Amino acid sequence: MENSNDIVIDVKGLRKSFGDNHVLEGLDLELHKGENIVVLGKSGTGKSVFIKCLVKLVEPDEGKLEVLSKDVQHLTEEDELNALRRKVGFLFQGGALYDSMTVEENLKFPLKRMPDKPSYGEIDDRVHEALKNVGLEKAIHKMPAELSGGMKKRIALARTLILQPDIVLYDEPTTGLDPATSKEISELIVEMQETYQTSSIIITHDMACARITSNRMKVIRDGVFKYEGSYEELKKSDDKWLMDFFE
Ligand SMILES: Nc1ncnc2c1ncn2[C@@H]1O[C@H](COP(=O)(O)OP(=O)(O)OP(=O)(O)O)[C@@H](O)[C@H]1O
Repeated sequence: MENSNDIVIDVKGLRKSFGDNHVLEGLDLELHKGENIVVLGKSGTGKSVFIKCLVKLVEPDEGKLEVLSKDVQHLTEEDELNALRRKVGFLFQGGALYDSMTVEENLKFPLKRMPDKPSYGEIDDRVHEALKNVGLEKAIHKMPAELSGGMKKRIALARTLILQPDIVLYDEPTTGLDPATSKEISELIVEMQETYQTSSIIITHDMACARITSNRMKVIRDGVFKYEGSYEELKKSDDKWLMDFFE
């Protein structure tokens, strides 16, 4: 995994302030192909801002930002940016589905918007395959309101993966779920990483999710990644500030 040709996200010295609020003060991160990195940090420390910079939903002030070998900050053409965004799936907090659409329509929606729109037959096949992968084939005709929180997350995950992204960015994928369902979703994230061969950055406060999903963890403190290591390595730390997360 430690091969520089395998780097799918390369961030160096990333800075972002909002007025006097200096949120990111020099973040460095290398994500390798097939790797899952969990980003941990207290509330309001810039985790969401960081992953939004990766797809230019937030404009960084400074730093190197390469995603799939593209220099994100200098992608000026709308087409190029859209092409990159199709390769980088984003599962937002809440993973909102369109309430007025069935599960099937929710899954077809991103496929129909692709520039090389697949044929109707292919769209149907991909929807069925995605639902099978998340274990919810029977929910195809249901409305989001008829689904439990865990089922909604599964469908939102299927909708992200249906475009076969190279990278998936997860913002709090288990928020609002009970511990058993959180564990299920965390395990599904790992399974999907294997099935779809994705690389991921996962923001979470849920330490069970971090333990299950991470190959490596990075912890934001004072605008930089201050700690890095596997879940087990960080858990052994005797740094009081870090220990709080594991209690
Ligand atoms: N568009 C914006 N304009 C101004 N300030 C912003 C904007 N987006 C984020 N911020 C500020 O940046 C800081 C970091 O926010 P961010 O949402 O990244 O935190 P976070 O670490 O993801 O927090 P949480 O764990 O609570 O979701 C906060 O102080 C927030 O108020």
